[in-house]
Amino acid sequence: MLFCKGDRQMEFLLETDHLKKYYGKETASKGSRNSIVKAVDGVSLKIEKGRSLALIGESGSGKTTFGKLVAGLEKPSEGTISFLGKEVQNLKERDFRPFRRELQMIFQSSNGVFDPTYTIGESIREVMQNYMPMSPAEYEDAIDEILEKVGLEPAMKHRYVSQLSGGQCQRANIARALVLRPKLVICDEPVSSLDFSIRKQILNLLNDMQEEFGLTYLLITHDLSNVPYVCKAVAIMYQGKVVEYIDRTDCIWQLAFHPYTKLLFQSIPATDPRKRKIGMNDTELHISETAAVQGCCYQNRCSLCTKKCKIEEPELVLAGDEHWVACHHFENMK
Ligand SMILES: Nc1ncnc2c1ncn2[C@@H]1O[C@H](COP(=O)(O)OP(=O)(O)OP(=O)(O)O)[C@@H](O)[C@H]1O
Repeated sequence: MLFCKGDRQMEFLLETDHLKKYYGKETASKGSRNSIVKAVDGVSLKIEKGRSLALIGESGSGKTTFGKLVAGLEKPSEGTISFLGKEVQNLKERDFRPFRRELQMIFQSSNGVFDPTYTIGESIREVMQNYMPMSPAEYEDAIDEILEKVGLEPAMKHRYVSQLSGGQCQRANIARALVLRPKLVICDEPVSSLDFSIRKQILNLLNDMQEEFGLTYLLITHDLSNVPYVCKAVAIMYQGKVVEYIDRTDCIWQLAFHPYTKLLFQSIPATDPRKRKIGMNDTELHISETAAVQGCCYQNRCSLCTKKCKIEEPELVLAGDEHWVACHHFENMK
């Protein structure tokens, strides 16, 4: 079980326990390839109220699937998800509704979020109508207020999504997610589709909204430079598992022990750590083809791999102050 800072008497917003999501079926015929994809493979995480967590890892490591499980958009294969102290993974849609309001998701782009035939105002009102019965005038006031909060003119509510710039779209996206005043916001690559000049503005906006509304974020990103803006802790995923958890985000590239985390952070050298991005060359990106059947999930790429790594799966163990790592050789990486 993975514990994070404040585990003593803290109120946890979200807890997952051995959460798994497997796609596909086991092939019965001998010699055929196993068609199961272990997108999320036993993730136990806790997020304390107000202590936003970044989930990082390369493409295909399971970050989005984890976010979808938490948001109730996918059902887990195994494990539990507790939100505000209640297990929610088996709730029927009707019973999950109150949690859905508290648990919003911001996606990479507004594609699929805004109906192109609705104005921005109509889209935001539709979300409110599902949860907040009010008079028409009150809806209009609430729409104007949230648009202003995210830095958009209230008159923008009359526009369609096709009439907004990328940055304006993402602000409208954020307005739509925050109008219900959720407690946990899952941000899945919230700035990766934007120009560099706009990214910082949107990250600062997320940070401001966090303070103003007392939000907690689960930030899903492959871009390390986004992390310190909004998060206080970071979990690194590889092949559906959390391989390292560090309860700080200021100098994680120096603190990391896991060989995979080190590789991620070293892959693009930069003197300014905020410019460091996760990136691999093309050969390193093909991870699922080399998935290990037993032992450490990282064994096929690890220069420290020994016989033990091929047999025994490393548990997450406490390696430092609120720092957990799943590697038999982490002592050598200190
Ligand atoms: N609906 C699905 N059916 C089958 N496999 C899926 C499905 N959704 C995701 N996967 C697989 O699960 C694995 C994890 O995918 P996921 O999208 O969660 O990774 P990710 O870390 O978010 O990657 P990216 O940053 O590229 O979005 C991948 O191998 C992916 O192909």
